[in-house]
Amino acid sequence: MENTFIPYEKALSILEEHKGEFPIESRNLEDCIGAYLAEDLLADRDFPPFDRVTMDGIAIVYGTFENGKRTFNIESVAAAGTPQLTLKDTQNCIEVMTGAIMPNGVDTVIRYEDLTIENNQATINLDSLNHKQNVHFKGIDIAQGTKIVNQGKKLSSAEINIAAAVGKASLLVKKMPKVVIFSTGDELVPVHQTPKLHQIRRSNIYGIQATLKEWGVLAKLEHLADNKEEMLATISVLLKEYDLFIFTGGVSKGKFDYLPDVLEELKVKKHFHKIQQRPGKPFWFGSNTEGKKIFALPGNPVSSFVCVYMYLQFWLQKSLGIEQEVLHVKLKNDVEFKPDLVYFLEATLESNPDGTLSAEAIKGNGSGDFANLVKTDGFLILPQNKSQFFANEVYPFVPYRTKW
Ligand SMILES: Nc1nc2c(c(=O)[nH]1)N[C@H]1C(S)=C(S)[C@@H](COP(=O)(O)OP(=O)(O)OC[C@H]3O[C@@H](n4cnc5c(N)ncnc54)[C@H](O)[C@@H]3O)O[C@H]1N2
Ligand code: MOO
Ligand SMILES: [Mg+2]
Repeated sequence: MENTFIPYEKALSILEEHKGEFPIESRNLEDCIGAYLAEDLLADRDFPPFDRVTMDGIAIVYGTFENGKRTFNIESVAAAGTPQLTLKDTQNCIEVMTGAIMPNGVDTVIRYEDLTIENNQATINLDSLNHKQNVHFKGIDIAQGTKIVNQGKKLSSAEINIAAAVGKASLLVKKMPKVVIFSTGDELVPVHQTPKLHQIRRSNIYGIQATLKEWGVLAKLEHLADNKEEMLATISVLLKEYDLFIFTGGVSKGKFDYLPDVLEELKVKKHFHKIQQRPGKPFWFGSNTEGKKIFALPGNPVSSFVCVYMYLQFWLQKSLGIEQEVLHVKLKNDVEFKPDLVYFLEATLESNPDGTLSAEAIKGNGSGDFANLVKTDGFLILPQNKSQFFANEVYPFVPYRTKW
């Protein structure tokens, strides 16, 4: 299929058509933060599992206080982590500690701050009490057997907490693909090296690797010179080892932009090459019959960065069965963009006192100006069918940093 120069929405639908299938693995709970849950989490017992004392103090029968009793003999002490006690005489009290199981026969807890304790007697210094106060009742939060977390959820510390509480020392999670990120180009030198005048450091791949790490995907870095034979040899070996391939550079019209040809020679089927967008127009995407997916991103640093957030992120979300939640923000400044392309424009994200979010577009010096990314927080998606964008209009925004 020759679907050259396709619109943004078409690129997304092709990516969705070729979404990945991620297997399931078991992982120690300590290593699950950020992973995608592949099982439902059920309450193995009531939450809380027993009537739990929530204040250190004494527990009494409320009716005795209502009948005018203020001073109680202390019968026993209920500590957290000890089996349930029973009040023997309804005119007495039991000292109770936070986290202890409420003793049998009592119903109301009064904290130490509201008591005077002398000679093994507690006197309540209050005129009124609430019946059953300071008790967290069995099952009030969640009943045994309830589904607490649905599979598919990205695990935050809240879910890790719950998993631990229901006795899961390990969890079934989605195994993320094995990824390799290639820089391509004879001008690129390793980060530790001092470049000659005509050289630059291979920075793109570090940014992409870091982004993937934030998304729970580990990636290895490789470099390819602008040499067709070498590219063919290296990629054909690594095609056996990795699931997802990300290339930066070598996909445009230059004499040494061999990558599209190399990939097709290696039987990777092209699904699209070039999108009606700026930046990132020459983005190439394909896959082979073994299900290996190839994202060949344009080399310009802002272009590859944009494609990672606009397309690779989308593809990962679809592969994980997650619906993308799109942030909408108010444009802060007027923008003009005449080409008939979707425009991914760098912008800062700000919160307003009225509870809305705004984005100030900060146009850099083109897709080579990756220093501009340090000044901004994400990309506005300015649609293709317009050329004037006015302050206070609302547009989608894709953040690349967590601001707050
Ligand atoms: N005749 C045309 N020329 C170009 C077109 C076009 O349509 N017709 N498109 C331009 C656009 S848009 C882009 S984007 C670039 C994409 O080019 P390539 O994907 O072939 O990338 P390269 O040529 O290899 O490199 C472009 C640029 O980016 C720098 N680069 C590459 N990799 C890295 C890296 N890992 N770290 C930092 N910088 C990197 C590279 O040195 C180049 O300066 O093509 C335009 N040309
Ligand atoms: O897509 Mo290129 O990224 O416009 O420079
Ligand atoms: Mg090129």
